Amino acid sequence: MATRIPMNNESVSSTAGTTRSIGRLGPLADVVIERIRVSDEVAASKFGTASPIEDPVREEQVLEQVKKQADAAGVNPDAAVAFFRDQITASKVVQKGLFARWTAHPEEAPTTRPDLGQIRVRLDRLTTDLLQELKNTERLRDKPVACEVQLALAIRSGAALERLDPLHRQALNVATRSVCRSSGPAGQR
Ligand SMILES: C=C(O[C@@H]1C=C(C(=O)O)C=C[C@H]1O)C(=O)O
Repeated sequence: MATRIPMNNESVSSTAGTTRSIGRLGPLADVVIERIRVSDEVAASKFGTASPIEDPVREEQVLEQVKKQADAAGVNPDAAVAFFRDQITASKVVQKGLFARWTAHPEEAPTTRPDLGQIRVRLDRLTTDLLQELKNTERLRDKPVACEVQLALAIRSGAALERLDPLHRQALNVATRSVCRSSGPAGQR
């Protein structure tokens, strides 16, 4: 049976930016990139304050929310948690990189400090969007070869469209490393 391939402009994510990464994992890559972009604002909210980059209590809250929502949405909760651990690691990669950059080049440091509470509300919305994309791509992500091909297409096009620098590309690689092994039964790869 022919599978209908959704057009990229059918992305369910209403909060995703204007990036249109190519292929069947394009909409997922778009939201991943948006979350990585938000990490810049997280870094700006913390730089020069007592707030550390790493906040284990908040991380647990994020992962608890993921478990609950994944269950409710019929997404494998373990796979969803593994994917979100990578999102969190990716965010810290960006934050650490920007802290280092801004410390070495204070003239590049942000001059305004966004509110972390408001940013976290946006991150919570992106959690919902990302879980929806995990759900939408479940069958593809069970097919290792097709998934890897689509993932390479999506992240390369997304990184190019967004003109991501090496730091943000590194974060994108981290954030997508479990995409193609997250939903299949053990031993499928
Ligand atoms: C994004 C933040 O920074 C870190 C990354 C987190 C995330 O990606 O969700 C959560 C907590 C922090 O360890 C934050 O503090 O909200």
